[in-house]
Amino acid sequence: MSIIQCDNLSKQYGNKLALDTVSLTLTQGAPIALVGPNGAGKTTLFSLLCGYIQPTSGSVSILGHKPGSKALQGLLSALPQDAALDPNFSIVSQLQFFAQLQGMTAAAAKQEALRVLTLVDLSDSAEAKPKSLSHGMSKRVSIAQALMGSPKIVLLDEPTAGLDPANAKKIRQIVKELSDHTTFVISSHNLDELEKLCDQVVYLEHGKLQQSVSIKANQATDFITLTMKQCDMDSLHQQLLGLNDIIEVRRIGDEQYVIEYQKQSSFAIEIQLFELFTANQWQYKAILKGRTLEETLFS
Ligand SMILES: Nc1ncnc2c1ncn2[C@@H]1O[C@H](COP(=O)(O)OP(=O)(O)OP(=O)(O)O)[C@@H](O)[C@H]1O
Repeated sequence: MSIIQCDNLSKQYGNKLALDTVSLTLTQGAPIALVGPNGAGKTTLFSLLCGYIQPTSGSVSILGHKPGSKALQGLLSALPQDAALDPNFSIVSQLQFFAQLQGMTAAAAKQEALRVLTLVDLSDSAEAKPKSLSHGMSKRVSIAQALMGSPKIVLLDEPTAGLDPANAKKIRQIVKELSDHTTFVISSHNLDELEKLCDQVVYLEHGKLQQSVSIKANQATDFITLTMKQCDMDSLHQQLLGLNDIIEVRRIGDEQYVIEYQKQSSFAIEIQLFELFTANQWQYKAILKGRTLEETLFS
């Protein structure tokens, strides 16, 4: 089911064209990644989806409604890149306030605030003031805020930027756990992270939609990323090309090959690889089924 539809969407700031005739359909389900270099237009797209700014031309429809419309209240929420908390009030009272703004009674809002704090593993800090929280904890509070009212769509703009690995992992876990009910759209520069979470990737560059790809696509071909520890790479290349059902072998850097093959031959290819290693006494460092998001987007 389509949840977000953009048609020829453009946004101009003065003479800067930040988003250039983007047409896009996003469907409900697994998290969706929004990727692109600095200044590509990701935040602009999020702001248009939230209704914070208006398009210069083109249109957006979210669950059949215009961004910012009352009908979307409680259905779509966002974690802005620069989300900040009021230093003067406890975490739970701020979240309670936002829940009341959504129309909940004081008691229901308190309960909802505590529910979302539990989701992000911060129930023990409910009464704390923002300044006593670490950066990672503050980020989780902001995510808790975005989860209030169990929205159908949550936009996360760089949710793990500047976080240590443990906090970043916690945020990935939250997204994974809630993905059955909520469709997350996540903007990030961390391709490894997006690869772990997302099925669909939208790639923007200079305001233009360059690619919208499924990284778990049900295609006829599949990939193995092979990282070698010790071997004759040129000889390996030749021998890989000689295996059955190989479509392409691409060398990446000093020690890696990406092998594309007919999907139905997956098991046979793996056996042949190990036979090759044994026959030549080559050692591998890693065999990854599939290929990295970086390879998918930039090869
Ligand atoms: N309010 C504004 N006024 C003028 N130009 C703006 C404004 N907001 C964004 N821009 C410009 O529009 C372009 C897209 O910016 P945007 O913030 O959407 O990119 P981004 O992909 O989110 O970048 P980053 O990865 O650095 O966050 C950039 O060139 C930026 O300088």
